[in-house]
Amino acid sequence: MSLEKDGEHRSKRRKTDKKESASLKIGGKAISLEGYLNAPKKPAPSPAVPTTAPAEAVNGSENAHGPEKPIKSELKERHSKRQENGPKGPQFKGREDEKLLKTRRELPIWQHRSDIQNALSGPENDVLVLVGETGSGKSTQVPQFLYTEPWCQRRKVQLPGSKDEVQIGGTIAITQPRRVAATTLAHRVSQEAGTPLGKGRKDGKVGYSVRFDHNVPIGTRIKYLTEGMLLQELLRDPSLRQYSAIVVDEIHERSLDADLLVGFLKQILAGNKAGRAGVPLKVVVMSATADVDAIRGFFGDIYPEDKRESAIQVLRIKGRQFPVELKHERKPVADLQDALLKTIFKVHTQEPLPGDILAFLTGQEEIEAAQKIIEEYATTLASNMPKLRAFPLYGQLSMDSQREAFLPVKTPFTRKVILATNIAETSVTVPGVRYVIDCGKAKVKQFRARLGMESLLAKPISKSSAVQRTGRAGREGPGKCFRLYTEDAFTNLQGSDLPEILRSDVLGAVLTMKARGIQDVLAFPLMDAPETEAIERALVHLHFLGALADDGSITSKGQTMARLPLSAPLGTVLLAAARPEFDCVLETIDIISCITSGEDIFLQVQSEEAQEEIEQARGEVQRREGDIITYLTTIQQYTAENANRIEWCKKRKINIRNMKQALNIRRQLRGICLKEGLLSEAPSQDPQPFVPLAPEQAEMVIKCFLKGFALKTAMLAPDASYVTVQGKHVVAIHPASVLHGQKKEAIMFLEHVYTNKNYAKKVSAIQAAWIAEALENR
Ligand SMILES: Nc1ncnc2c1ncn2[C@@H]1O[C@H](COP(=O)(O)OP(=O)(O)OP(=O)(O)O)[C@@H](O)[C@H]1O
Repeated sequence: MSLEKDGEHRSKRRKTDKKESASLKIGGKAISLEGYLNAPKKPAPSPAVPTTAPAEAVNGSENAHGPEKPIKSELKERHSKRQENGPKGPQFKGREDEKLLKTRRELPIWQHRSDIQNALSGPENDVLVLVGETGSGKSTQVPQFLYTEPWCQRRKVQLPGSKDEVQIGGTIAITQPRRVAATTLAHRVSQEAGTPLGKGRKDGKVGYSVRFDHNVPIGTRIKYLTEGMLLQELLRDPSLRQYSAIVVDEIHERSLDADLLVGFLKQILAGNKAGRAGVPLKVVVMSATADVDAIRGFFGDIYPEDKRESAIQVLRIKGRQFPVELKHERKPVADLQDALLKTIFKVHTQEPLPGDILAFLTGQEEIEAAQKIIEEYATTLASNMPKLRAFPLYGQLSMDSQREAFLPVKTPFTRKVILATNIAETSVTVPGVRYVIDCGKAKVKQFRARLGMESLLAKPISKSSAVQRTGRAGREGPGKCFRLYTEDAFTNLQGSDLPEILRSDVLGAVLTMKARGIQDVLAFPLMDAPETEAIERALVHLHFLGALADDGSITSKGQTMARLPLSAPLGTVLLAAARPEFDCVLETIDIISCITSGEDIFLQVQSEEAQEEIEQARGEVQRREGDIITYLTTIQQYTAENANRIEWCKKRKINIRNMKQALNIRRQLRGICLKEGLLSEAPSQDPQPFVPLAPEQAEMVIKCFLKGFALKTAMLAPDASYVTVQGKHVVAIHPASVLHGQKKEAIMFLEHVYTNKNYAKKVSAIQAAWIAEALENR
């Protein structure tokens, strides 16, 4: 088979790395790629409506607002609304509103309000690339400038051939690479817009939607979401009908989801907008450190040359609100962690209050170690010195714990130090922060497609990241940024990071494309295309999981998997669990809830003594079958516990926040399974009595997980090491696993990561025969 023939629009670059024939050997099976790469193209779905359908603004609809009112009259209106609500609070609230409006007006972007509005006002203006310094006000202000524009009002249009009227537009989506940015921005902007989120209110102008957490009040005009959530919405609504504009924020991060998203947006812009009854969709792409030429080039080829300039507008906004003084090291530092702690203590003893510290470290381990030392140091401070409190902030932390880092400390005369990974690098404002300390490194995930393994190693950050980190200071007042590297080292940093799509597993990305009707995934418009081999492997893997048919088209199972907020292998497991031979949907949901709730629910202890003590306390939840049955037992015992769940967790050193989050996820997954027909009836309410899982049931649950993870297995070799079935690599069972140090005939693992060693995590004991069984009866 010649791969050259695949796709009519294949780029020249891709053509150069084609092979003459392709078949891959996985788990002893050779799978031909013939079907995948020459997938017969389905005829394009016929347009639902003609492109010329009239699209009028609906007068008096709840979302049709007139042009923005002058500030004074807006304030007056808010005051009088509050007066109606009773005597308590309005005065104070009024002052708060005034303060917020004053802050908004002082932002550099405020002066460019009409430039931004004008750049998108014409029918031919499709795309705005907005580059503005960190803290200039892009994420918070741009959607507020735009939602009152005439083109941004909701319209009612009648679809031809149907009596139904559909609503198009009215809302602006603004995407963020991370949940913490989406939720904190939504809270801030909802306050600025005068309709603060929470406090039981049902209506409001601003909302957010992130995985397993949504708050979208009635009448929402501005919706902050993660890129992944908007991709999910694209599955249900390929034309993004509820939106008038999509703002892709922090494009410089080039996350995999953002790259997919701009690809889909490009397709919508290039298409005939039939699904939107001809109503245009505007796209704004923003960052402080964006590569304007690359973005312009990416969208540019869908317009004739003479229209390109008006179709794609570029605005650069100079200036930041407050200055940030930069301080570099004179010489390279020998011990980063040590230098970081010394700088924290120096800032604390030398810089005045108020002024919190945001320190960037490489990962969870480093953060936990630093937190301990800071807590010890804090106890030694003289009584006339301000107190010091440390808060961690990393991706695996539960949402509640993440939020804590953003709240003011309750104790007076206290400085807060937030110990963060690069999740706090872009978009976020941590209130109170004046000082940033940047260690200059970050742990980067890199997927080795050939090894089927992810590595997670600390590497120097890019210039773009360094600029973003610096930009976390100077947001509420003048700030300082201490870089723990020399000025020369900064000059030598790479300009930007490698886009995620070029360094990660594209399995989920390929499933998203297929589910969205992209037959020829190699021809999908991407700013940077991954290697053909990485896509081929993803196609083979998806075929193996049953998400793709032999001809490469998506199966109904694949469609369901794409709708689930889970990775493709976990989605496969959940679908298998509903089959009569397994019949373990509730157990599977329980396990998935535990493993997706954030960091490990079992807290790690350092000393051997504490380890022994804990093992005794945890004895009743630990199972010899391995980690997933241990998770299941833990959540089942936790929900059966009716007296004091906090105490129950404390005794076993189990992370109570993550357990709460696990129950939240469990509730949502149960709801999704009911909707998808994977559960026939709603499960009984908690608490349910705890009944230990019989060994044969445990075996069934593990076999069910093998349906998604048969390729993540390893056999015990004669030299007592474990060798993976796919790729034949030696792996060690991670020390956090209940099976650490044990010899089993074979193991299945849900994660495979290279840090200082090649580790299998979330491990279960299996029999070799089960692997063959799972591979054969798919
Ligand atoms: N949660 C918050 N609490 C207090 N002030 C905030 C908050 N969020 C934003 N601000 C204020 O609004 C300013 C503008 O923030 P915004 O996120 O809009 O800037 P930005 O240009 O998008 O920055 P970046 O490129 O760093 O994301 C901040 O500098 C800060 O003064």
